Amino acid sequence: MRNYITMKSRALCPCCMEHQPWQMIWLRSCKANPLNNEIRELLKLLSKPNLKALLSVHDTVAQKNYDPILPPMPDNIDDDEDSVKIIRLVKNREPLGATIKRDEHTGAVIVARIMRGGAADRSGLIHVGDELKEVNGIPVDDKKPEEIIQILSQSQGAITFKIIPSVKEENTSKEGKIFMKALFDYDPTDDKAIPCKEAGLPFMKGDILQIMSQDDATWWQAKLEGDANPRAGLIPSKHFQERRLALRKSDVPVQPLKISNRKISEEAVECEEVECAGHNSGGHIAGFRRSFRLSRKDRKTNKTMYECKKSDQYDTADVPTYEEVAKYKRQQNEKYRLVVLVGPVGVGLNELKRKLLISDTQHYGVTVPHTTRPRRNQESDGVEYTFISKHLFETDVQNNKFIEYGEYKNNYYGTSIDSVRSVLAKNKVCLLDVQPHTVKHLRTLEFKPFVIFIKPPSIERLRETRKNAKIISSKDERGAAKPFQEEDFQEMIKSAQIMESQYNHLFDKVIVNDDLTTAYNELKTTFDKLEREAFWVPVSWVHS
Ligand SMILES: Nc1ncnc2c1ncn2[C@@H]1O[C@H](COP(=O)(O)OP(=O)(O)OP(=O)(O)O)[C@@H](O)[C@H]1O
Repeated sequence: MRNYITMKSRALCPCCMEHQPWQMIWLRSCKANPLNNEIRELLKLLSKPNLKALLSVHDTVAQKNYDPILPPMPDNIDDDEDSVKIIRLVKNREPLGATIKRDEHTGAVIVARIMRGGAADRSGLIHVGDELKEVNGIPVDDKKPEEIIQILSQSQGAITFKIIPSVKEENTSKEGKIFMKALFDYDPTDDKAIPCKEAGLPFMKGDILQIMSQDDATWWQAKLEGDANPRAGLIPSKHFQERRLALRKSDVPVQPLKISNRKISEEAVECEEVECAGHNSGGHIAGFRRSFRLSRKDRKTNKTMYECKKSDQYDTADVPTYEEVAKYKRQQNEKYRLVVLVGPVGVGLNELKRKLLISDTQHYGVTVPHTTRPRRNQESDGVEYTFISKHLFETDVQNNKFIEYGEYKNNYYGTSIDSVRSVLAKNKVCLLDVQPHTVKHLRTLEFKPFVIFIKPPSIERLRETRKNAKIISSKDERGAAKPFQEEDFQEMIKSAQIMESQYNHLFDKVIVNDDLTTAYNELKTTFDKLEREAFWVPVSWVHS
């Protein structure tokens, strides 16, 4: 009985094994052996009329042939035309999901592309490279692709194709297993290079794309992750998109890549688809510091930021196209992911960090910065700052030990990579605020940073909410923080816009700091999720 059920579930189609004789054999074998309770129970169940009826229906269904009835083979087929295939597809409202083109050399009409998961693909009967000979009995050799599309659009119900199958084997081993995060917005209707706009897949920056086929070097096939529609759409390949983005600046028109295993590039038959388818309140927290973020005021006060050595690990910020990603969930025994906060000067990064820290000092931590300025009486080494000599600081800079560093009143200040490690080693969530261009250097397997962009609200809301607030990085003559001015708000908004346009592909989360409590709660919720749920991260952080 078990074998029978297993066999049936594997086959997934009714197979004729008439229940009557089978039941007889089984009953006979049961009688030969002593009956235990289970067998008795089963016998009782099998003799129930409803089960008998079910088995009888099964046998009736299994005896029928549900394959489509094909028209008889034409008599006048040449002997050398032995590889011809007649295919019948039933057309519903769904597009067939295939494109055709004319082969430049032979003049034959061939299937250029099969969209993964589309009707043609699911049928398993049509393949890339198949030569189309007839549609509904009408020869297509002398027809233009537009005329063929016309024939198809006028057909209702079943459509019969006569094709000569291609011999090419398709590589399907990695299909659907690759996921890419889109680092740009894409609208196929705006893309002059796409072979068929209707077959294109629009997407937004940040969307996760499931790559269904990379057979074509220029046009991949993809689906939006989690989308129930099985049919894939065309998207520019990473290489092609990088080339045209890189060349766009120089205004050189980019041709789609030539594909070596194809006789003709598809632009020759463009669009020939078969069917188109408040800081001041709290006490001092050890290690809490002013950030090194630059502003107008920094220039006034001689504060200078230096960019640390470029990392060669990751550079998609320069030509953002796609990044291969995989799902990652932190395991109990693993270190916490580094939390990187980014935002314009005065937006409230320190305030939010401070609130998080005082909410749970055991769980959250911040780095202790390095400085070359002399230690003051009330300060302790390793608490407010790690005090080091100018010579040692410069050596550490040379050795790439700083994430960021800057100069203020002839002294260096910097955040070392080791200071981040030391917070993480204490099994704490490390909160780090950096300039956005530094983020790419932190995107390593070791830190697996989760980047949160703190965004200012509208200027009207800034005026309202920051009426009594002071901008810490703007000091008066006596060194006290000054109230926000209109120009501070304007600069905050402008700087946020620049950050967002240049770096938003690196942001995992955007939080608008309008009402402080709301922003703080959103931050807390994000942290809770980070500890509980799986997130998309660069594939190299998962399969190292
Ligand atoms: N949502 C908010 N509503 C009202 N005031 C706020 C809000 N967020 C921050 N503030 C106040 O704005 C001021 C600047 O905040 P904070 O120092 O945290 O900004 P920052 O981004 O760290 O700036 P900087 O780069 O200058 O250090 C502080 O007085 C803070 O209390």
